[in-house]
Amino acid sequence: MRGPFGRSGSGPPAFEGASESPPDGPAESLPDGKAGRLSRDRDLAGGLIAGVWVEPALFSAGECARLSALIDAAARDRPAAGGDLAGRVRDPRVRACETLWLDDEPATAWAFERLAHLVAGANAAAFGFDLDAEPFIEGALIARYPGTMGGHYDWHVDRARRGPAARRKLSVSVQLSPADGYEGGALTLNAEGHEVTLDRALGTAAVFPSFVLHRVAPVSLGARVALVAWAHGPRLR
Ligand SMILES: O=C(O)CCC(=O)C(=O)O
Ligand SMILES: [Fe+2]
Repeated sequence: MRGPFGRSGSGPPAFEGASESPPDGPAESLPDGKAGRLSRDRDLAGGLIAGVWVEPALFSAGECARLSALIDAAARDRPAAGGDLAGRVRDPRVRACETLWLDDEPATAWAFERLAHLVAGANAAAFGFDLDAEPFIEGALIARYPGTMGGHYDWHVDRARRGPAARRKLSVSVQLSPADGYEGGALTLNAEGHEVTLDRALGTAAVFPSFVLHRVAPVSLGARVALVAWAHGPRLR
């Protein structure tokens, strides 16, 4: 056990085939629209810890590497950091990181399907929110927090008063960096009046209501990469 978010016991892998590489093309769809790679009768392996659903090994090491390579490639191809690659966010006192927006398209559908499976399961088991049928209309965000820019994201909530973020109900964050690939960079959440820090293990995901306060501590060495997405729904129910 490594603190409150540590894994207890060694249960079965979170998902069928989680250690395999994702297919290169679009994931096969089942008639009900769920991902072909996910077994429909398989429960999630995670659980609720201090108001946060913690899912171990949502993605395999290979899948995490494949996702974090996307932001490395974007930085290489577009060093000027415009458009999708925001480079630095406006107020570096609040947030300093590189970002890459992902659309749900054939090349990334496998990741969105995994996120959807997680959100649906965690919501059914723990939150009971009304969610839209189409969960990730904003796409997903890869955030990279390099120690060289003091990468961090200060205390905040993900819901906004206006725009698409006003309909955010559940937030998801997945650890895409190996735990020993950076120093600092802890994702800390306060859902129930005290702070808890997410397990750093590669592929671990947190699902939490988008009104929950959370922050990413400054990275002092290396870089931390996370995949972030939001499931939407009608307000306050
Ligand atoms: O990096 C993370 O794990 C969380 C990022 C975050 O809180 C956000 O983008 O809203
Ligand atoms: Fe956030």
